[in-house]
Amino acid sequence: MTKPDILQVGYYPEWDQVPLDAAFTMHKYFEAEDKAAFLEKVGPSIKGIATRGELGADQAMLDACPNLEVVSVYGVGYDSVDVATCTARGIHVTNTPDVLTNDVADLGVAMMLAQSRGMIGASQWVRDGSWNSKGLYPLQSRVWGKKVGVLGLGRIGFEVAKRLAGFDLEIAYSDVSAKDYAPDWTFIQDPIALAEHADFLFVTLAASAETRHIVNADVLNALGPNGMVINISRAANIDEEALLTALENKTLGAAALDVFEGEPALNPRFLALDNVMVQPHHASGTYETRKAMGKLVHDNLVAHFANQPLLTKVN
Ligand SMILES: O=CC(=O)O
Repeated sequence: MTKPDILQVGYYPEWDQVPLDAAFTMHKYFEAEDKAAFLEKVGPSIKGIATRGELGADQAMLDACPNLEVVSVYGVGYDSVDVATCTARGIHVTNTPDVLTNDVADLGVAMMLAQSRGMIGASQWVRDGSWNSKGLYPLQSRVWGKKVGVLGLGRIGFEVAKRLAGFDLEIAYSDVSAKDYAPDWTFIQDPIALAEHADFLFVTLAASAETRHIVNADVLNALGPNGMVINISRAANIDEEALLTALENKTLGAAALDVFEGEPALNPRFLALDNVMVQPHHASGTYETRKAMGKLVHDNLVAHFANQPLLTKVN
């Protein structure tokens, strides 16, 4: 039996690549020098796209694949896939939810703790001999007992809040409606009111046209000079220009960010700031989770071409 032709948009580790190569004919878009010519050549044969959350599948790619049946996304976020076009053309879209939830929550909480307690600077203080030459490391800000606002109490937001309840933080959240699975936490729907209430604002929303720049200058201003914003969702959920200005002017205390506009080429203004922690979009980046994500990408494609139900479908 001939193997279905799949357009592979980005790199996968060997443990994912081997089973994909065994089941499908993989066409490596990311290795092509002339991407438009490559798409023109292989596009008509393509039945599936295997992509990553941040790479997606743009309009030109979808247009170049007239026989496309399924897009399998390695990632929970599928905002870079044109789902409306896919749905209109009867193309299935799958993603990798659940398997990454706990790791993403872990990294968010770790970023918040590390930034609050100045741990990266403190490590440098030891390494560069400042401990010996200058003495005590500057005092930092307490975490426990403060207030956290979780913007988006979905799977990841819930796990963040659950973890922070263990640090004796007071939990409040915003979402489209109050959640019956969060009876002990305070519902504050308006993002500005939530930020005003909170010391730490976690951004854990799935990105969409509706959530674009939901964290704007007013929200950052409400969080204030002692507040911290932590983003483990998508850069587009925050107005990055307003964020940079607030951090530069110290009208916002600090930020801990795993995602950036135009990543991996982030705005160099971030690098000049000492009140921001920057991370390379790796909240799901553990061996265990990435293997589970790769397996879901593969298993969804296999299910589709075996006419079985998709495991984790988006549309
Ligand atoms: O950003 C990562 C993901 O969407 O899984």
